[in-house]
Amino acid sequence: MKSGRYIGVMSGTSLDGVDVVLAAIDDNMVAQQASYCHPMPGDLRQQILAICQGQTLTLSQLGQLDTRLGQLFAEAVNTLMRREALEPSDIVAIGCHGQTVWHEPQSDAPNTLQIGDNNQLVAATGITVVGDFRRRDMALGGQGAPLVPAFHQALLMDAVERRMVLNIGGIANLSLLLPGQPVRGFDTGPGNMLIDAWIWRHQGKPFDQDGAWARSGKVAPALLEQMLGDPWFALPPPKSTGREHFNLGWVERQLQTFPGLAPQDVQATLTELSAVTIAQQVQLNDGCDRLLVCGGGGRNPLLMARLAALLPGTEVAATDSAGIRGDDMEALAFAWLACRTLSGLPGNLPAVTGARAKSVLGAIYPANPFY
Ligand SMILES: Nc1ncnc2c1ncn2[C@@H]1O[C@H](COP(=O)(O)OP(=O)(O)OP(=O)(O)O)[C@@H](O)[C@H]1O
Ligand SMILES: CC(=O)N[C@H]1[C@@H]2OC[C@@H](O2)[C@@H](O)[C@@H]1O[C@H](C)C(=O)O
Repeated sequence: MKSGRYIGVMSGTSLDGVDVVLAAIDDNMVAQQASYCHPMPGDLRQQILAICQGQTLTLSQLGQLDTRLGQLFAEAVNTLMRREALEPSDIVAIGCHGQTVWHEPQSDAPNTLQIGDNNQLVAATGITVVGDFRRRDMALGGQGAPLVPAFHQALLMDAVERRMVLNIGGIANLSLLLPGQPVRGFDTGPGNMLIDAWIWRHQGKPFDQDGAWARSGKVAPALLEQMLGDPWFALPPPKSTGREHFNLGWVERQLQTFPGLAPQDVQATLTELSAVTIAQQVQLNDGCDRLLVCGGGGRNPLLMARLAALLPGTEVAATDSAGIRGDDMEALAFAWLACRTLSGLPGNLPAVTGARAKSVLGAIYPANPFY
């Protein structure tokens, strides 16, 4: 491995902020040294939300959004650099995931698009950037996602204990770290995305703090049953999804046959949907001893309580208990993936994404030696 200090940058599907993490990486360890979450300006968030759900935009608008996001990622990195009194020469590279604005792995011409111009990031930081991690895997017939299972394997695999790692972000994804078996992983469906969208629509709040609004309602069993009937849930892995499929329009279509349902009951049902679809996948894969949870959904006590109740006998714990701060997990994974790329090592797991081969991932934007 090309060891040294790396920065990982992740702007996820929840659009709540840009996570930046500093880590020391070598063959044997990934040590988190600092992290920072840079706010996502409201107008950018709204624009991204709109295009993720299919709103058309001109090439000029797309180009401007690409530039603005690249600049935002640079501000986020430079804030961390200042706080930690770092020089560009202290950092080997930045691994930047970019902002997913479209993800269509099942189509005649499968595609996935992460934007935020990496040239902006190199120019403003003076540090080499590795980006565009997903499309090589897709070009090899894979889903291009999820990519974190390889990182989970490197850090959290145990020789004896059956572990699964669950990220509850906008979309939830599960990594199966089962002794003696190849690592597998896939998206389970909505994590916080629909919960966030529904409370935004009704109360103008970005998320349901501590699941309080959902708690004030009752799960509607018939609605839950109908939602669980979405054919995406029954697809076998490899599978991944995003806002193109699970969005407010999806919820509204589900509600057409349930007019008059109280909004808090819908919220309770959406929370239950996330818990049930995750738990079903854990059970379908013969369960685990420990379910290690990361991502913002881990801070929703209702969601966590429902998961624990649906998975009796499984210890449900935060990844923090295994030494990795859950909020940093994804940014850390992209710092590690940048290190893999610069070391000429593969970053994808074909057993996870369905790609026909392992591959070095991403594109390298070298730092400019002339300034
Ligand atoms: N106290 C809390 N109560 C309820 N929900 C919370 C709380 N704190 C965070 N969340 C949820 O976590 C979300 C942010 O999660 P996270 O940062 O993991 O998403 P992400 O990284 O954008 O997603 P993805 O993994 O899909 O890319 C918020 O939008 C919210 O739904
Ligand atoms: C296309 C895309 O951006 N997918 C994200 C999203 O957020 C969670 C889930 O859906 C996962 O598939 C993926 O992110 C993580 C970091 C991954 O690739 O493992």
